[in-house]
Amino acid sequence: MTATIDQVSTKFFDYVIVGGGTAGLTLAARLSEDPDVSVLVLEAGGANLDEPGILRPASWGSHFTNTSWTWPYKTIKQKELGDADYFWFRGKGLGGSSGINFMCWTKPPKEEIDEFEKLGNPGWNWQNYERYVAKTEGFYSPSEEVIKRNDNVNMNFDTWKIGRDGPLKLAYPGKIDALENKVLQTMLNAGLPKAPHPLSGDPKGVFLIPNTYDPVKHTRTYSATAFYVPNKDRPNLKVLINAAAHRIITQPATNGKLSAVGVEFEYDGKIHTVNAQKDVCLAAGGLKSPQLLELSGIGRRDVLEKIGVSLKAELPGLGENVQEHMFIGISWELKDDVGFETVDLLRDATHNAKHLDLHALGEGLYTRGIIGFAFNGLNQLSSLADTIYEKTKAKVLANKDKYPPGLLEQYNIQLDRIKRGAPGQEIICIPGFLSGPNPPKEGKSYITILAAMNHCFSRGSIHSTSIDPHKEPEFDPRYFEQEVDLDIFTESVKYVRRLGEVAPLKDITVNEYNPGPSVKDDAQVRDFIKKCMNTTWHTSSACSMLPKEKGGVVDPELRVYGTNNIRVVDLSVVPLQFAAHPMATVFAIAEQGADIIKGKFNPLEASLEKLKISA
Ligand SMILES: Cc1cc2nc3c(=O)[nH]c(=O)nc-3n(C[C@H](O)[C@H](O)[C@H](O)COP(=O)(O)OP(=O)(O)OC[C@H]3O[C@@H](n4cnc5c(N)ncnc54)[C@H](O)[C@@H]3O)c2cc1C
Repeated sequence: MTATIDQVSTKFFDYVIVGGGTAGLTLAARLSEDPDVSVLVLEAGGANLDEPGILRPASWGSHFTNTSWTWPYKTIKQKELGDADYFWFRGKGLGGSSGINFMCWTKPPKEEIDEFEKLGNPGWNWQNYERYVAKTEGFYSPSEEVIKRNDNVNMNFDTWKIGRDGPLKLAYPGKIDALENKVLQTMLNAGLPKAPHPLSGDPKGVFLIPNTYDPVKHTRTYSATAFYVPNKDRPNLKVLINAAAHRIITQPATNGKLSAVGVEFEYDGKIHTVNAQKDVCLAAGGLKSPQLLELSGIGRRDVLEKIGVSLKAELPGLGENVQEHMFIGISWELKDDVGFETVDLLRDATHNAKHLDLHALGEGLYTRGIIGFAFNGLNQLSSLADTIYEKTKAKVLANKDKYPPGLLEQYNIQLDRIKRGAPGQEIICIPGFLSGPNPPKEGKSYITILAAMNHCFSRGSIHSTSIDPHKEPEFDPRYFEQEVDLDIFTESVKYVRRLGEVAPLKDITVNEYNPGPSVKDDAQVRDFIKKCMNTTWHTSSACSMLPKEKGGVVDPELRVYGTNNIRVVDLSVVPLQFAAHPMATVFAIAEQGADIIKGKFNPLEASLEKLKISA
C-alpha cells in the first residue's frame, strides 16, 4: 500500500512533499490528479490507518500518551507563567494533527481572511478561501429532528454556503444531548446573538458546528480518509512512511536564487536521498517546517551561525511572528437528575467498556462531539473593551519604532479588530470535565465552558538549537509577553463565570467547581489563568506569508523567498491568526496552494482589487 524504500531512495519525482499530515496529503492528492506528474510524500510517522483509537470520536486528548500517534513537543519555560512549560502535542503519521485533533470544523470571519490580502498577499481573500475550502468539504445536513431541537440557533443550512461534494465528510455527531442546547440557550439568554452565517464568513454569535465525522460509520474523518485512502493506488503517487526528512538539498541557480534538487531523509536508521524535478513542498506543520528550512541553510544569520549551518538564503523573518491560541476551562458540577449523560462517565471502567461496545453499533458517548460555540467581540463580553483598546493603542504607539518589520501593521489590524468587535473571544461547550486546578470527583458529572483567545498580541519564535535534526527546536510562545492578552483573557473568563448564574445553566448545576468560589477578584482570576490555561495546539506563522521586508518567509505563491522551487504549505504560512480553529483553513491553504503549483491559480489575477475591477 505505502511505498517501499527501494521505490524512493535515489529516485526522481516531480514533487517531493515533506509531511503526510493535514496539508501534505491534501496537496499530494490534488497534485497527483494529473497522471503525468509524479508525487512523493515523506512522512516521519507510521500509517496509523484503521486504528480504533484514532477513528473513535470523543477520545479527546487520549492520543497524547501514544507516541506512535503524537509528537510530544514541549515549549521552553515561560517567564510570565512562573517558568511553566507546555506540551505542544502534534499528530504523527498519515493525517498528522487532523488524526488526533478535536474534530471541530470552524471557519474564520470573512474580514480576517481578507486581512491576509491586506497584509500584502494578493489572491488570499475570502472569495477564494470559500471556493477552495468547499473543494474539501463534504457536508451532510443533520436530521430534521436535530434541526428542530436546536432551532434557537441558525440551522438553515441553505444559508451556510458549505461544500457538499468534497472528500472530507463533515456532519453533526450521532449523539447530541440536551446539554449543548441548554448552554446555547444560556448564552442567548445572556444576550449574545445567534451567529448569522456561522461557516460562511460571519460566525459572530452562538451556533452549533459540525465535526470531521462520518455520519454512517460514526468515525473520525481526516486527511488520511479523505485524501490518502481514496487515491493510494494512483501509480504516480508514492507515500513513504517512517521517513523523517532532515534537510532539503539545494544548488545555487543561475538567477542567483537557490534551487531545491532533492531531500535528505532518514529511514530505518540510514540516510537516503530522493530527487525533486520540480518543487520541494514543506508540509511538516507549524512547528517543524521552520526547522527544516534552517537545517537547509535558509533563515536568520544569527541562528544558523550559532548551530553551524552555512547560510544559503538569509531570511530574518523565519521562525519569528509565531502566534498562539489559548484556552481555559470553567467547570460546573451537574445536578444528579439532569437527565443526560456526559463523557465524565467514561472515567469509570465499566461504563467505558459499555460505551466502547455501543460505539461499534454507532451509539453511545463515543459518538459525541464538541459542537456548542460562540465567537464574540470583546465589547460583547466586557464593559472594559474601550479601556483595553485605548491602553493597548497607546502602548503600540509608544513602541512603534521598536517592533520588528511588519509587526506594527499587524498590530494596527488587531487594534481595529478590538474596536470593531471582531470575534476574537471564543466560548466552547465541553460535555464533561476539562479544567483545573481541582480534579474531578468520582461519580460526578460536569459541564465545562472554555474561554478561548484567538487574537493574541504576544509573538513567539521557533528556532533550531542544533544542526542535529533529531534535536527538537526551541519552541517559545512568549505567553503574555503583551499584557493585553491577559487583560482580554481575564474579561473573557469573568464573562464565562457569569454564565453560571444564567438559566438554564444555573438550573442544572450544583456549583462552580473550577476555579470555584475562592477565586473572587481580578487578581485571583489572573492568577487562575496563569496557573490553569493551556495551548489550543494552533501555533502558526513561523513561515509567514508576507512581503519579505515585512518579515515574510513565503510569497503569495507559497514559495520561500530566495528560492526557485521550495514551498511551504501548512499552518506555518498564516500571517495573522484568526477567530477559528485552523483545520479548515489548513485544508483551504493546501487546496489553493495545489492550484497555484499546478499553474491553475494566479494570485495576482485573483486578488480582490482585480476581482473588483472586472466585476
Ligand atoms: C490536540 C489538537 C487538537 C486540535 N483540535 C482542532 C479542532 O478541533 N479543530 C481545528 O480546526 N483544529 C484543531 N487542531 C489544529 C489542527 O488540527 C492543525 O492546525 C492542523 O491539522 C495542522 O495541519 P498541518 O498540515 O499544518 O500539520 P500536521 O497535520 O500536524 O502535519 C504535519 C505532518 O508532518 C510530519 N512531519 C513532521 N516533521 C517531519 C519530517 N521531518 N519529515 C517528514 N514528516 C514530518 C508529521 O508527522 C505530521 O504528519 C488541533 C490540533 C491538535 C494538535
